[in-house]
Amino acid sequence: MGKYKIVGGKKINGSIEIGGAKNAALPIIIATTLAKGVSIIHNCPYLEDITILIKILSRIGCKIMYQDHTLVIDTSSINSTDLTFGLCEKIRPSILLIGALIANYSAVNITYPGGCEIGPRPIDLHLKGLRALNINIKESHGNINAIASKIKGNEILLDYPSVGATENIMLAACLAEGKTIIRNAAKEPEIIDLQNFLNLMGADVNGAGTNSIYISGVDRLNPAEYTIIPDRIAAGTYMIAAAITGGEIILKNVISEHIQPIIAKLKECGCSINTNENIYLKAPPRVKALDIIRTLPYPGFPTDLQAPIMALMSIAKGTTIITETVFENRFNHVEELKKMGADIKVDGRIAVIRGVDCLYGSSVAAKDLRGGAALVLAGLAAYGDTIVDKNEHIDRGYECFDDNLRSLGAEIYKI
Ligand SMILES: CC(=O)N[C@H]1[C@@H](OP(=O)(O)OP(=O)(O)OC[C@H]2O[C@@H](n3ccc(=O)[nH]c3=O)[C@H](O)[C@@H]2O)O[C@H](CO)[C@@H](O)[C@@H]1O
Ligand SMILES: C=C(OP(=O)(O)O)C(=O)O
Repeated sequence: MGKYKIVGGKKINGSIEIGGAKNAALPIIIATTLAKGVSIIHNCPYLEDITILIKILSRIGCKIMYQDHTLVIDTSSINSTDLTFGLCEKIRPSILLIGALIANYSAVNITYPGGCEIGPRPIDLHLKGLRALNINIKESHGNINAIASKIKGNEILLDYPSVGATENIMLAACLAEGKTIIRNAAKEPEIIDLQNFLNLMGADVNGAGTNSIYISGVDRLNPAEYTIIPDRIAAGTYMIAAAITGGEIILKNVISEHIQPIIAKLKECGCSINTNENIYLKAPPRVKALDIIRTLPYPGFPTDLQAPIMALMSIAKGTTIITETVFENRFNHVEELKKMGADIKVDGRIAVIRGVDCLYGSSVAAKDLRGGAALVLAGLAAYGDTIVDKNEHIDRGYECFDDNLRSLGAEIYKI
């Protein structure tokens, strides 16, 4: 637990290499448990959520080495699928362990998942999908008990393109009898990364990145070696850091297609952006307001960048309306931004941001991961010093956030 202190007013200027995506790495590490043996995962970011997942997997018997962003995991000695020891509630993707373990071990006992507090975050779509695959699931006393003697493929229509539910069904269906089709599937790049890894293991999965995913069950999967995609949300956050300080940035190791929604919005508010092998962004001294931003499933504007773009819009010229359509309660950062001088009104899922001439350094607290990052970004642009308390939220999703920002010219310290 700690705080970030930011001395505002320094322009972001320089280049940065983007690391592996948290939201791709976590499901892929979990997917290694579908096979017995040693899998090797490169470009794994050093993040608190990964550390917790390593502890969970170690508790059920996996042997794991994690060095130089490469995770070597031996799943051949898994000796338990009782996951009720009090760690699964700390991270969101722990719930995917049902889909990953059920085929080989027939029973999984697990607590509800955790993750950012950004609304109720039910798991009904996960459970409905898994039940459709002939998995018997009972919920009692805060635990979920899944039992299956034979997983059977099925056609599943998701009521909403949930990222986690799509991943859970993909994992469970790989070793099912017969074919599974997931309709209205999530299309996020992390889903494609999971498909690519599963297919390297010997699975037969097609269609990820579109709204229908087709999985033909196979008898067994093998360990595999894989490199995680770059983190599109971290990339977007650093671009906004440059935009909010009127700076310039070069992003290396990014897949520009994955960040088109943020590139489009940053261009719209006045930044010049070139996308070649790297991405180059130059910001104007003050950006223009964006009129309307609606968060949407991919390829819409990502909800994970809603808080960071709100920090930017809080000092833009003009008024922006942001509608958060994905999560029910993802405006925890608003009251903190207001302490820094932002003019924001919220009505339900809509926030109206009237750009002010400047923000002022204040003492604020991160309530969740991206909201916390947004406060750091606001602090970079503010007059005076900002203290962002509860930096552990931020460190769940940004590797070496302070070191990276300092290397780009910011004055930020962990205290
Ligand atoms: C670890 C990880 O990858 N986290 C990401 C993942 O979270 P996560 O997988 O939890 O997000 P989902 O896509 O599942 O959630 C989207 C919406 O669907 C609702 N829902 C979801 C499942 C369900 O069973 N029932 C239900 O109602 C949620 O409450 C939310 O309102 O995708 C989100 C949406 O892009 C991102 O913000 C998170 O960073
Ligand atoms: C909401 C996020 O993560 P999680 O789903 O792990 O809480 C996020 O990465 O912004």
